[in-house]
Amino acid sequence: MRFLKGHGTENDFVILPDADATLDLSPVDVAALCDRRAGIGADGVLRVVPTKLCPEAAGLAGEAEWFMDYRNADGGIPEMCGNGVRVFARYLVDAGLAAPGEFAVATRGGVKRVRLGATGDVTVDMGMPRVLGDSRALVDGRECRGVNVNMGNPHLACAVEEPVAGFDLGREPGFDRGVYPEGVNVEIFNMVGDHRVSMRVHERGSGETRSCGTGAVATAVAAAHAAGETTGTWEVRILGGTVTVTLEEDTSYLSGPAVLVASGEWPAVL
Ligand SMILES: N[C@@H](CCC[C@H](N)C(=O)O)C(=O)O
Repeated sequence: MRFLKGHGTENDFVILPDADATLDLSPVDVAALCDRRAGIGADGVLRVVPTKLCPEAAGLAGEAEWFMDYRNADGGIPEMCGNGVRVFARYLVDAGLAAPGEFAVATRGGVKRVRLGATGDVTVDMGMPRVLGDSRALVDGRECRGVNVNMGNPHLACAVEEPVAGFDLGREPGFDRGVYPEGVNVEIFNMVGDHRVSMRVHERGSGETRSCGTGAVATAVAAAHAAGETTGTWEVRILGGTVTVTLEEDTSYLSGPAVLVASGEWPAVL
């Protein structure tokens, strides 16, 4: 089975082209592909399938030719992946399946419009973040208060006083299961300048990752909220680089690098 490997600010993905919609991707297969010692290694899998051949997305076929079937490293099926959409778009253009410029990608979180050139950064319209109040997490034994932001998938973005570099995110943070029955992605961030934050994240289903696109937007929303703002542009520094988030009255944008780095054959037939 042919695969590619790509990443967006080091949030890395195994890409599986599936033009005939024949791959039967089980959670065990996904976990094996994402295993960093026994497999290819990644934070998640992006299956690239024509929207019209995918029953769960067929209704979106008129708007978007391709459906991003995203899976977390543990095989779970989340609603959205912001960096995944950017890498998915880069793959479509590099493979000649879409022309550079602007086009739509279908996701479980709805249709997302992307903008990219033949090379360089990829921007995705992430839609309107939904702010659902406050909640708390226990991160590395420290209680953190944050903003509950839904980006299609659930986030808790917590401003912390101590430098984010000093936290151990190796274990899943504790959180309120009444607020997040399906689990949550937890971000911690420091303000490090004017409209500039430093963020780390523990992702549901993938553990600590070096970047998270939906998490970067959620963090910008929480930082803006703390500053009494609702619009503006935020630089979000993560372990894997920097992304830019623009908050507008009725939507949000995520921009940053997205690259393909390898391709090969996975011996198993799925
Ligand atoms: N890394 C992603 C988010 C992937 C999904 C997340 N782990 C979840 O379970 O909701 C991003 O770039 O947004």
